[in-house]
Amino acid sequence: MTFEIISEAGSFGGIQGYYKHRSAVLGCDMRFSVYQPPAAQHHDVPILWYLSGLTCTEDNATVKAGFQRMASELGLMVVCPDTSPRGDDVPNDDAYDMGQGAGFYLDATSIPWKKNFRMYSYIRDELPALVSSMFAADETRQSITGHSMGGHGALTLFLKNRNKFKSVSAFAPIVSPTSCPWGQKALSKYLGAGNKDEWVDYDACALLERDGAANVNILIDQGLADPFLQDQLMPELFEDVCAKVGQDVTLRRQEGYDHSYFFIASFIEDHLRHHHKALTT
Ligand SMILES: N[C@@H](CCC(=O)N[C@@H](CSC=O)C(=O)NCC(=O)O)C(=O)O
Repeated sequence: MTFEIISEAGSFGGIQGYYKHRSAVLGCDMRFSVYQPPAAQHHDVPILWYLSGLTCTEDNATVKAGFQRMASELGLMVVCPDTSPRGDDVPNDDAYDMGQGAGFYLDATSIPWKKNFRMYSYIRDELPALVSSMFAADETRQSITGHSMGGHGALTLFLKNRNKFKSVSAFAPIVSPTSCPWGQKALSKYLGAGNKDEWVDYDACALLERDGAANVNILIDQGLADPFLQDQLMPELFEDVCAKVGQDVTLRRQEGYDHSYFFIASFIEDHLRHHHKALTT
């Protein structure tokens, strides 16, 4: 496995780096960022995956979430992947919520998307293998978080890979893509409008209902001033399914916070502590 260093900079005693590699799964060059805490100079450290939302790249959370200070203190490696395959040879769409920048963390089955749009397999298999081979990362201790579309990615990847990830959290996640306009558009194009049986495989509420509760506490923060709250995010749907199946969830409704990285930066410390606890006990 080969990769290229784009840049590396000291941060809170560790290293904040940007990297590039050729993805066999996605069929294009991909960029990602990795924060290596100081502890990684001495031993393998646990990994926290951060999945970003619509329109984002690996850069948004890296520069705006403010996770480096606490990741340094707790000894967590934080990896931020891009949100979709990219490039001139990769299909795209003029809309911000489809195509490049909007991979929805699924494996597409429809033409023209299915050749490249395989973010589920990329995040679950290819990128972890690369990161473990490149850095002092403990592959046996991984957790996952994300924002909005990335919160959907974190919840669904966790629920389908309960032995791979020790914990999950999310900021303003899309909890039920089958029930909201962003998700319905993406699922109908990536998986096919007539293939609704496949849609449930990428819907956190449906997965929880189908597979039952996971043996962890799920932490979710949701801003009450979020413009997407009522039409796209609908955390009450997740809360209802959690109650139905007995899933332990901490859903915090935060007064005065919107959908931006100001919201994420305000609560990122709590999420890092949530994952650190699960990764070290
Ligand atoms: N129309 C807007 C919508 C894009 C947006 O709000 N993106 C969010 C994620 S939304 C759900 O996945 C985001 O994280 N934006 C990047 C940022 O740095 O804030 C638009 O096109 O901007």
